Amino acid sequence: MTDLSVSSSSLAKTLLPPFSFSLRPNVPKRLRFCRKSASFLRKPSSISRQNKLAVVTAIQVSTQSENDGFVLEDVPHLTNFLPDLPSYPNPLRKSQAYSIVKKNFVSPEDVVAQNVAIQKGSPRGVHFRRAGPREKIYFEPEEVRACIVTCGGLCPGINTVIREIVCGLNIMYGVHDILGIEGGYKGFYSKNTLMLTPKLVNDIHKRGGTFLRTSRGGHDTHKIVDNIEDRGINQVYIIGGDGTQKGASLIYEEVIRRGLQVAVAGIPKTIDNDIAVIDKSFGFETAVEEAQRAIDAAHVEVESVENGVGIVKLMGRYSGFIAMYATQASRDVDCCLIPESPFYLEGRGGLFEFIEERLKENGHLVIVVAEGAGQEYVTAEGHDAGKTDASGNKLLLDVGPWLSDKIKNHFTMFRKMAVNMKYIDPTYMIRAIPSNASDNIYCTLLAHGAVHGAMAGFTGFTVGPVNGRHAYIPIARVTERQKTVRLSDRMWARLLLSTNQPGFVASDKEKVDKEVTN
Ligand SMILES: Nc1ncnc2c1ncn2[C@@H]1O[C@H](COP(=O)(O)OP(=O)(O)OP(=O)(O)O)[C@@H](O)[C@H]1O
Ligand SMILES: O=P(O)(O)OC[C@H]1O[C@](O)(CO)[C@@H](O)[C@@H]1O
Ligand SMILES: [Mg+2]
Repeated sequence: MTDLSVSSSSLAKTLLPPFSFSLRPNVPKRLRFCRKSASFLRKPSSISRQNKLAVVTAIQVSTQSENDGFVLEDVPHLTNFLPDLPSYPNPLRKSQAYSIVKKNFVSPEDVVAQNVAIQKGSPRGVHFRRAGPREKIYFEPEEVRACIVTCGGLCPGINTVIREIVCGLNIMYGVHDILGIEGGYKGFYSKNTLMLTPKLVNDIHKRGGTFLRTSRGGHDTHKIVDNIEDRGINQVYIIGGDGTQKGASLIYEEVIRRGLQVAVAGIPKTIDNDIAVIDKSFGFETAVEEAQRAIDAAHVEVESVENGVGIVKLMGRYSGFIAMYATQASRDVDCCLIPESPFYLEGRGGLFEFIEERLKENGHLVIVVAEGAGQEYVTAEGHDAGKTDASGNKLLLDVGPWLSDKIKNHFTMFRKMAVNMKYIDPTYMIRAIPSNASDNIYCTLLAHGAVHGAMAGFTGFTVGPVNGRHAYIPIARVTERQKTVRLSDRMWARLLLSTNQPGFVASDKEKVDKEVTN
């Protein structure tokens, strides 16, 4: 399925899992209990050693780039590993809804550029396959047994994605067998599944949270893939953040290792908007909008009193996007503190000096602080650090109360000036709500993109918008690093212009210089 003639050299890394194709010698007993004829499984013995080598070679050959610098970072296709897989015409060609669309199907040549702003004469750069329905599909709809799982923290819109995967599979492709895995990755091996129908999920998008529930930790690749085999699942839709996508990648690799016809599709989810490559993650806009309510409340409170200092703590472990966008949208914020931009409290150009100036000028101020900001100070003061959650993520120390206390103490003790502190922590409120209209539409596109990709036989991919166009991105590309606010980007400059807060220059300059040279 390498229908584009050029490809990236980094593609080899993406397509070739770091293992040899050691397939299991026999179809395990438990597969006999699978609901259908197990056509989803090409018996391991049917892939000869020669074929395995052919697959490896074919993928390696496709990793050349051309003179114009065009690079395709492709996603794996089931036929890379199962060359004899039959294809079927896409049932959408008969759908009334689709037949009026001028160009029903995405052509194999359609790609999405990672960088749209390039210089004349410069290499064309990295591209990804465009998402959407293909003319041929590699699953017979009545043979599909799909499953959906949601992992990690909550985010507005998860239920819309679940709903639209179920409805997309059912209405567009006539798939009826869709299972919900409950409670995250561990639900694969510790819980019964839930049969999902369009009727059951019809109005779940109106609710926050995840209909399937979620968890952290509990990723056991072997147990999960055993379960996928046991249940005869052949399409796996995995909704989650960077940790979840790393887990999805391991599942994909294990599936290939076992020679199964199972498509693994990742749908990126994170309130922090920290997933690389994609434009933004779903639910982010809703969260920024909801954060406005907390900022407005803080502003109203501090405006009404003498020396009012409002602090609003927002989510953002390592990426300050929510804080940055919420600040920009509000215009009532005087200072925004994010993990990417270290700040300091005392001395010239420090936060205390700035607060004092603003209080003298306006009588009040509002600070937005991302949860990951200032961690080095809170830790340095001997607070309990180093704990992790069940997924291994570092548990952050609470910067909000720490900052409130610091400010209060400084002004009462050293400046003999009473400040009226109003601290608001809407952390969970901004992610537990249902998605807004625009996120709902975005979630629908993501879900449908994932469904089209899996039906078309792509696997080991994450779907998401790149410069406004939905694309299939190799999972490894979205997990190799976390997206963070670049202090050298104009968005941060706009924020500094609007708040007129200190740049905390000494500490920031080093970071910006590093970003620019990278
Ligand atoms: N490196 C990894 N390899 C395999 N599985 C992982 C890895 N990291 C995390 N996971 C699994 O993915 C699931 C979710 O991970 P995590 O709690 O880090 O949330 P996330 O997906 O990053 O979402 P968010 O950070 O937005 O809440 C957990 O079940 C965890 O066990
Ligand atoms: O308390 P929980 O559910 O583990 O989630 C908290 C974390 O989840 C996130 O929202 C990411 O999903 C982080 O911003 C936050 O630190
Ligand atoms: Mg994460």
